[in-house]
Amino acid sequence: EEYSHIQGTRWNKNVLTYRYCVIGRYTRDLRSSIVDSLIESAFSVWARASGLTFVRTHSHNADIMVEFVTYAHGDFYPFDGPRGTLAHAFGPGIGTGGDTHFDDDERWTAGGAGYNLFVVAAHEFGHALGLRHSRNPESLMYPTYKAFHPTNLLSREDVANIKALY
Ligand SMILES: CNC(=O)[C@@H](NC(=O)[C@H](CC(C)C)CN(O)C=O)C(C)(C)C
Ligand SMILES: [Ca+2]
Ligand SMILES: [Zn+2]
Ligand SMILES: [Zn+2]
Repeated sequence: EEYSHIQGTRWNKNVLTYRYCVIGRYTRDLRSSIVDSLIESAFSVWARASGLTFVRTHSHNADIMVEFVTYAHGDFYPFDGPRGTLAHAFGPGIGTGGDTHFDDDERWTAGGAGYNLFVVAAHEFGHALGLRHSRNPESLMYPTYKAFHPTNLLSREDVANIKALY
């Protein structure tokens, strides 16, 4: 399974809205203001490379709904408890398109022990924008979590792929 439940291939607009925590709540691992800044940073990685704009909204029909959930949570891809699958995202499209779910049975961190929320969110938002996995271990879209990345999270391949799409 690609963990990027592809719907459309790309968004046909360049301002995308996102909203947090409609189903689940914030993770208890981090203060909500830290979660906000990590998610913002993950969006800004793609905004810089693509020219897309991401706007947080509280309206009901945000393009990208961001949730921290566990096990079965209303889609066909239940999470699996600690470790294993960390998160998943739906490709561009209406409804669940773009929606991004984090397994809240993981320990989410801003840099300490556990899984780095900024890095995982950036990977997931790549899917939410229409990117598939890469076989290049240098790529952010590599299917296995890596704790350490060079300062610029996106590989040349990631930048080329998002520019080809938008
Ligand atoms: C530590 N566990 C892993 O490395 C697992 N990989 C993931 O959970 C992917 C997310 C990482 C790359 C942030 C799932 N994915 O592709 C979502 O879009 C397994 C490789 C075990 C599946
Ligand atoms: Ca898990
Ligand atoms: Zn889900
Ligand atoms: Zn993935």
